[in-house]
Amino acid sequence: MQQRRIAFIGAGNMTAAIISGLVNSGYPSNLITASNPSPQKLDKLAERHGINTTQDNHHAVAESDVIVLAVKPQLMEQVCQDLAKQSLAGKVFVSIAAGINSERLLDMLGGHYPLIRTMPNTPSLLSKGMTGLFAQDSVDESDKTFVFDMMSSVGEAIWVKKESDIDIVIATAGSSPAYFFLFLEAMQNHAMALGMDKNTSRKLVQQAMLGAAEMVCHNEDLELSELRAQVTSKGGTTAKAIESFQSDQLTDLVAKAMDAAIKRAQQMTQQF
Ligand SMILES: NC(=O)C1=CN([C@@H]2O[C@H](COP(=O)(O)OP(=O)(O)OC[C@H]3O[C@@H](n4cnc5c(N)ncnc54)[C@H](OP(=O)(O)O)[C@@H]3O)[C@@H](O)[C@H]2O)C=CC1
Ligand SMILES: O=C(O)[C@@H]1CCC=N1
Repeated sequence: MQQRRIAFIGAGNMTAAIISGLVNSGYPSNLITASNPSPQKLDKLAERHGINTTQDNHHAVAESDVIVLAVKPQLMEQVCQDLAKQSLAGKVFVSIAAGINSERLLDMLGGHYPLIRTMPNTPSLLSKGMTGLFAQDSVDESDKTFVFDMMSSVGEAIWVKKESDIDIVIATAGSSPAYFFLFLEAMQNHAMALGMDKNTSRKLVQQAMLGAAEMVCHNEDLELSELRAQVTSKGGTTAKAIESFQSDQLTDLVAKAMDAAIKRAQQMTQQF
């Protein structure tokens, strides 16, 4: 991986995940700076990874080549407009924020800088992340390669062809860990309602999920419907459960929820 000086503006969960992935994969910690208003998260990152920290975004940017915008979407405008008070010439920007498109981000930054949008997810914390990336045609291949490699340090990464596809990445991978957690919560709660204790029901759902996820990843040549069919014995218990999901339109429910996430991402570009 190329070695460039990276500044993270905002030292929250996603920044911690990416820094951890970078350092664990051998990236020099002295090339990484994190900036955050409160010191606690910075102290933890400095202690754990030996990176540089500051509470001054301008300082972080001045010292770096690649600037990762990692604040919440509602703070992005304020943070970028403040950064725009200093010279940003020659910097490459990376956004991990949901729902703010490139045009809007460049408008906030007040110039046409190389910008790559990325959409990671929280499993990045365990180096099991999934990141979608989009760059406009004007972005250099070497900048794209650098950012792709950075996000690959916390899991899998994939380019999407058009910017609107980032919203599909949000609905499919960025937000989806929460859908799976909700599904597991519902299963755990029902197992408990049926009389199972909390720890046993948690163990059952988490290990079943892990095993199912591993089966999906180890059988990429098999359709998901085939994996499902392998569990579903004719006239058996699974068939009854699946029939119940289907008669309650699970597929439509999932599509509706993903559409709601996409719609919110589209609104956020207008709102923030
Ligand atoms: N969480 C997720 O699953 C995913 C999140 N994202 C995106 O990642 C971005 C960050 O999310 P996440 O890491 O979860 O959020 P966090 O709230 O964990 O992190 C945001 C950080 O920004 C800091 N911050 C606030 N104001 C400023 C400022 N003026 N300058 C610099 N830093 C500031 C906050 O500091 P303090 O707490 O001290 O106020 C906080 O540490 C968001 O835009 C989100 O859309 C993308 C994919 C997945
Ligand atoms: O909920 C959100 O807006 C962010 C983006 C994807 C996951 N969390």
